Amino acid sequence: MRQAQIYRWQIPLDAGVVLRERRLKSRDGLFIQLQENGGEGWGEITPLPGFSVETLDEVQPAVIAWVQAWRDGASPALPSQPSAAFGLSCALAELAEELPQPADYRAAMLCTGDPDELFAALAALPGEKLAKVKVGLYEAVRDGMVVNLLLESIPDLRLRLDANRAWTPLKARQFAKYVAPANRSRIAFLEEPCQSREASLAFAEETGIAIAWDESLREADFTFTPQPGVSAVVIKPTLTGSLQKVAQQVAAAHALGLTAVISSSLESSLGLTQLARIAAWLTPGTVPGLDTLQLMTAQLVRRWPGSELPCIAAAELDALL
Ligand SMILES: O=C(O)CCC(=O)C1=CC=C[C@@H](O)[C@@H]1C(=O)O
Ligand SMILES: [Mg+2]
Repeated sequence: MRQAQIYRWQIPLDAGVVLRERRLKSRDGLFIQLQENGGEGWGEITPLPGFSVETLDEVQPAVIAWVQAWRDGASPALPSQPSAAFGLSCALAELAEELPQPADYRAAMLCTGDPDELFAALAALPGEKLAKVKVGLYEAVRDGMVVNLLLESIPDLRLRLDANRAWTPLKARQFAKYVAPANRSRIAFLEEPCQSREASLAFAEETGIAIAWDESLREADFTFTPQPGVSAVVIKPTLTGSLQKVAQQVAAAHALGLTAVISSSLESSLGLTQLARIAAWLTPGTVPGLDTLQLMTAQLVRRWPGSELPCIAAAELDALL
């Protein structure tokens, strides 16, 4: 006998979360709970405004129809919307015990705040010092100076940077000018420096700073081919699609010798713990980019180890079936 439930939820976000120049006040999503023969599987469906092509209100009817068909004994095809395909495939994988339990709860520390706070937090990081810094929000010259100062003053620090395509080639050059050549190899990668892929590749060649693809991965004309200067791809499963598609992208990246980084799309603690398991399974040894729980005001259903945020149980969420 199959049983299923869908929960709809909303978590207020910390005041300062700005995505693609708009303030995001809450994270809104669905949880799917599938049960069969004493087993259980959960999945999260949380389209990210400004990044996902679909909205939550658009996916909800497709998810309800899928879950009802599954509950009635069918094996419906996954919906085409990436967030729905991802969440439903996770629930099925958990139910079938195909999503291994071990998780990589290390997270590249995400820094958006002011440099003074950053220094203290980074210097205190235990173990491998790896952080992700957003660039492109202020002047490129200032970004270059901050990055250089961080690398100068913390000699065992490695940085992932993310410009979200904010720079013209001139601005990208201005940034690089302030990062001493000797420090550039400790930039593990800079995600999407320029508005076009060609400009980003030219930047990597000119500066010796390795780049990574994030937004590009989701463009129709993207293919996995060897490209000098590219060291990594950042895979956001909620924006990618089913777990099978995520696994295919990781395999394609690894076949080219690229680092594949599993990264958050601001999922709840439930989705983040599943991403930590996906990272431990598909990208062992690579620290995932999952340091986004700090932007939330609560955890949902499953706890992220070490987080002191309150955790809301499933019974307190709105059940849709
Ligand atoms: O990749 C990480 O380390 C954390 C996730 C992260 O940086 C992002 C998640 C979602 C939207 C963006 O603002 C940002 C990114 O662009 O990669
Ligand atoms: Mg990015």
